[in-house]
Amino acid sequence: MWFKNAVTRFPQAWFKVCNVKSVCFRNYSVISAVLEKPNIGDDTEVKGWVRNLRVMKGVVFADVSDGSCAQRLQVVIPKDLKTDALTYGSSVHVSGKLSKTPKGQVELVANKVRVLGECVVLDGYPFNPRTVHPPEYMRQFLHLRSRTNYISAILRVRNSVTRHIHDYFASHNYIHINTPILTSNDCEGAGEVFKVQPDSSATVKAMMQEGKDTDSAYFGSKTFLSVSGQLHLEAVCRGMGNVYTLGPTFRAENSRSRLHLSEFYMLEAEAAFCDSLDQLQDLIEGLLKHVLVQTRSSNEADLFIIDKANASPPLWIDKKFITLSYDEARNILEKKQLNVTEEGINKEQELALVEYCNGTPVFVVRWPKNLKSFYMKECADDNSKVEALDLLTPITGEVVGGSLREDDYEKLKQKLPSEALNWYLELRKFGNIPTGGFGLGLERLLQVVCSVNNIKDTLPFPRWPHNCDM
Ligand SMILES: NC(=O)C[C@H](N)C(=O)O
Repeated sequence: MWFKNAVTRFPQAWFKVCNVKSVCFRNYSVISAVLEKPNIGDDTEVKGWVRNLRVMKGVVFADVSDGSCAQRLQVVIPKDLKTDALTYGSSVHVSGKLSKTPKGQVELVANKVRVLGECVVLDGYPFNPRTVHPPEYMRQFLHLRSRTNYISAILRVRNSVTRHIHDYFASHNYIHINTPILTSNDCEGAGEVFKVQPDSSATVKAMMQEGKDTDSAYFGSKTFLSVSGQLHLEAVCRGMGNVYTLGPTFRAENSRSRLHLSEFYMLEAEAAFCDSLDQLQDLIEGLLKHVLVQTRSSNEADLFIIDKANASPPLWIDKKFITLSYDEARNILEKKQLNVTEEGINKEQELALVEYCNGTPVFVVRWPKNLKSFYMKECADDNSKVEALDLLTPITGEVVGGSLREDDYEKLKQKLPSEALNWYLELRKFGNIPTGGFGLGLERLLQVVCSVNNIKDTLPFPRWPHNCDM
């Protein structure tokens, strides 16, 4: 009773009663914390995996990693504590005293070592500390590859990039929402969707026996895995202002390229009261620079493990991104004998444009209407063009696509691809506002931030055609 009253009458009392810091869940220390603030001389316990083992005369040095940071903790193990089970790859619980080497390196001098899980290397463990394993090799062992330096470093950067994205949008007054994964619209209308239907419900079975179309059996309409949350974002944007989402999206593209995934995470933002591409461009440029700068300070050692060239930031970090109209871009490419077809600018041409801009990211704006989606706003001075943008960067080419949205009810009605989207049209009827937004592929952003050539290495379990076995 006292507790309830105190909490309602004096909300601050809540913090006293529930002092989170005083709750200890662990009986061991995380290596990142040990190395960040080493209390030399303290009794310390760590748990992790042996990533390297050097057997000397009277002593064994084990480099132990627990995944919390790029650095490993050197553990000094007196020979009499070394057992046969203590090998490369085994998991261990070490107790000892924190100390410093003559060169100032923090190390743990063990007085107790317990092997938690053996690792019989000869039994088919695919990694060893003396070989630099190429990413293609590691990709054959998706279930084990987070034990490698390369992949674990990328996954830590991914974790930080996600955090920096959320910080950026919070500081720009955007509200994070979740858009549905199951949806009856295919947003881009490109037809590259995964259809969803129940596997074995009695209704479906009965329908199949009767030879009926089962696509709509569960929801009553055809249902897909989302290719974009944009249309839903637009709906909420017209009730709550600036919104964004960061979630999984799915495209059934038949591509195994180094830039495509069947399932990827897309950051999508919708800016309220936005009536010029400049506003969107500023938001996007600010986001990329924020993520890059913050990640370089939060994950310097990880970035270096991924690629030594990451030791210095890309030159574009201090430059204003370049803007070219689609027509200007096409002329530049044609002068380089790279003729643009009716299909638009291809990957080779995207990368050629970035090269033309000396590696500075480049916005290509004002696209031909026929190359872009129905929801994009026509340019006021040229109705063959739409207010759309693509941002091209080194390594990936296109990393962001966005546009101002058609806000004219009649024009949108004419372009609406299906009656099922009448709800989307109706957004323009009640208290409509101009909005614009963009979608950024998280994995492509990671390729740019980390200098990773193949997108399949930027997430733990990539999906691509014929590769969804686990
Ligand atoms: N939200 C966006 O503007 C992203 C766009 N619909 C796309 O899928 O590329």
